[in-house]
Amino acid sequence: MPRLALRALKLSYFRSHRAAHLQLDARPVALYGANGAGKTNILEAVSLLSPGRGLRRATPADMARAPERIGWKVAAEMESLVDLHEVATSAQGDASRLVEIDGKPAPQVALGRIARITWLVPAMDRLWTEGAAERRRFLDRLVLGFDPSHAEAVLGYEKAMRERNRLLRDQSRDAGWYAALEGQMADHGARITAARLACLDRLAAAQGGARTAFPAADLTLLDGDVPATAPATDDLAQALAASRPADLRAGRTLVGPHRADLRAIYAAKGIEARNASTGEQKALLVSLVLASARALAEDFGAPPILLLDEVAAHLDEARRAALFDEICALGAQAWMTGTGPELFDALGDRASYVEVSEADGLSHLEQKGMP
Ligand SMILES: Nc1ncnc2c1ncn2[C@@H]1O[C@H](COP(=O)(O)OP(=O)(O)OP(=O)(O)O)[C@@H](O)[C@H]1O
Repeated sequence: MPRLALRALKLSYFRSHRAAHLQLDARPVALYGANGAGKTNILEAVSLLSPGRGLRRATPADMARAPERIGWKVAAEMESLVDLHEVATSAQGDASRLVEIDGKPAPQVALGRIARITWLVPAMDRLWTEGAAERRRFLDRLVLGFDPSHAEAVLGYEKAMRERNRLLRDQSRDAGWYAALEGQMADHGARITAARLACLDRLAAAQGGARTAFPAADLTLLDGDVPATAPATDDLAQALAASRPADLRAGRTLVGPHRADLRAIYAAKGIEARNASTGEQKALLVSLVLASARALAEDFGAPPILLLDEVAAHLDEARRAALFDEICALGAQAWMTGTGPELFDALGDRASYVEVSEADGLSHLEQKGMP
């Protein structure tokens, strides 16, 4: 069966890990150990094998191990469908992180073509009650699974918007310059909205039903207070041009997909996700991530690598067992963390296990029962 999985992972001077090495098969990986042992740091390292800032959205400098603070590196052997790739990412000081694929420098977005990586972290527990920016990021991460070029569209859009916002702050009246930037924003922006809407369609089709024990959410992409529709590039360019006077007063761009929001209704109860219980909200997120994994398995040929930080402990026993069963049925390499091995009892030998411990400021990994 074609699959996506890390077959080896090596960290040097990354966060609490001075030198860590894991040799893996394609099974899920259960990491357990005390608080602060360095489990999330490992998930963060894996998340950096996809485009973007990783699951903590930290700066490269923050990831450099203290006290040494020298350059860090994350290297992996990535099984990607029928190929095996050497991928690595590293950074020195404040410089942005570099990527190498099969020994050659590559742009970050190229990572998206080799590996699809999706995550759930405790910070997302407040996703439905926080600001729209978090929900957009969550959605864009799911979109990226279906469409790696989404990263380029988002970066391109943001770059043009930053330029346009600079003109607005400077109170520039250079109509030609505005029009050029608005043209770029409209090109990227129309693609961004279309990709987000397509992703929501795929998620709607892959949620709920007999395949899952997790609740379904009715999802809507919002543009302000109204459901977003896929805009024509010209319409978006015109809307941006029309917004110039108001944008000049505000000193920033007031229309466009950077203001989109994601609305979720907890379908079984017909309530807004933000009004569901903490456990229900968590289950909704798990449901969306599993739905995206199922849809992606059909589109791409393999489910994404899943990083599920402290998810197991927050689910009741029945849901936890259901999560493990669904991950295994999908064939996804899910990296899961928890404070003790008993959280993963229901997984049995369907996963590989790593005990993470910390002593004298050094994290230590011990693989259990590996091939
Ligand atoms: N740049 C760094 N250099 C050295 N140590 C770091 C750095 N950044 C974070 N740490 C340390 O890493 C540890 C946190 O690791 P991590 O978040 O992976 O823990 P965890 O095992 O997931 O714990 P928990 O169960 O509490 O979530 C902390 O002890 C923190 O001090």
